[in-house]
Amino acid sequence: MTLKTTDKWETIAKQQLSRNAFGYLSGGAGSEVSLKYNAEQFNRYRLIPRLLRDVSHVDTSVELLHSTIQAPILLAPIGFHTIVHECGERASASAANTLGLPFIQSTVASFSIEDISEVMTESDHYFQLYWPSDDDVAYSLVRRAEQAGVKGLVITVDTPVLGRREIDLSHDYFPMDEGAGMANFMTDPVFKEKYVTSEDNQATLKQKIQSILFNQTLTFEKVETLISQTSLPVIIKGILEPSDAKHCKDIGAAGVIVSNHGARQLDSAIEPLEVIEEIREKVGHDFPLLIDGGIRRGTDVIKAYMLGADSVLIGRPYIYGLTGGEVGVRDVLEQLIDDLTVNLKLLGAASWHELSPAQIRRL
Ligand SMILES: Cc1cc2nc3c(=O)[nH]c(=O)nc-3n(C[C@H](O)[C@H](O)[C@H](O)COP(=O)(O)O)c2cc1C
Ligand SMILES: O=C(O)C(=O)c1ccccc1
Repeated sequence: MTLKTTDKWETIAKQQLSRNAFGYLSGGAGSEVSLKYNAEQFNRYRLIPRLLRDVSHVDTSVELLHSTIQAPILLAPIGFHTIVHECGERASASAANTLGLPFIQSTVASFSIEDISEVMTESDHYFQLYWPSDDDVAYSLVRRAEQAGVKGLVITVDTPVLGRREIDLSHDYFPMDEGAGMANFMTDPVFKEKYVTSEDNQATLKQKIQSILFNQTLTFEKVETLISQTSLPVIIKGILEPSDAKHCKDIGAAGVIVSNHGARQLDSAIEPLEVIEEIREKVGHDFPLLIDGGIRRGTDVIKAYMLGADSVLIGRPYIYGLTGGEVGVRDVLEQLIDDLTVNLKLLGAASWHELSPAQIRRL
């Protein structure tokens, strides 16, 4: 049986991974109503082609924070890649690097910031920060990201606590139980100094990381202070409300990612595509706005762009591809870029600025 690429890798992942690992990757929070509608939100819109234009050469590239990226697609931060493939983030980052797309490394990656920066020789490497409840550790991670030469920080702010994913609760599963996702802590001089003793074993180390991983006291003021103290541009991830987005801009953020965390945090959180136009209106035209959640095809990228996003992030599609290692991730990305290219041609646009707002309609 031949399957469409997006479904193909999900099917392979479901067959090959443990029930626990696949449940963790695919699951959403609570009722999973947002998970369902993240995928469906794009179907509310239709596209209108404009024809008889020369589309023999399509340029899919865009500028993001003064870098040219080959398509407006970033690999979203996803923790714990080694539960999918032993090469983990190294494989995913390498696929992104080859195709000229940015890779956003999670705080809970299974390889360190320094390891992944070695892989990202051609494309941009971003570091996603879960600001730990210990500021010393937070700032240590930021300093390491600066020294490793990352392009920017992505601070995820929709996770004061982990959402209730009932599938993981029913499996009593947390990926760190498999030893995944600890690398950035185990290589951190401040974490080691403050938390690690010679009596520690895997279980106590995991507990110590988990005890500081999330931070329920994070505020705009604290993020503003960090922005003033780092040389890196800071993108804020997890915003769904226009005034929050404007507040991020006002404190000096370099951009915002409109996201409901792939429907894994607030149960019943609104679909990002529903709010992107309002947010764009609130922050104005020149402020970098990214979006994620449910992006599966080229036309999803196009619709997000036409409604006001500068670029998109993809999460589950590439992590399912990682079941096949670097080759699998590359397959997912190549198919998505091809789908995007073909559909831009069919819309009559040889580049992004040739798309007209009149070419999208909400039904
Ligand atoms: C398995 C998994 C792990 C994730 N881990 C993180 C993470 O460590 N940090 C973060 O900011 N977002 C994390 N996310 C959210 C993604 O960055 C992204 O917002 C989401 O996956 C986009 O939706 P999509 O999967 O429908 O493309 C995770 C998502 C998944 C599916
Ligand atoms: O699974 C997630 O969505 C996620 O972001 C996360 C991060 C750290 C620990 C557990 C889950």
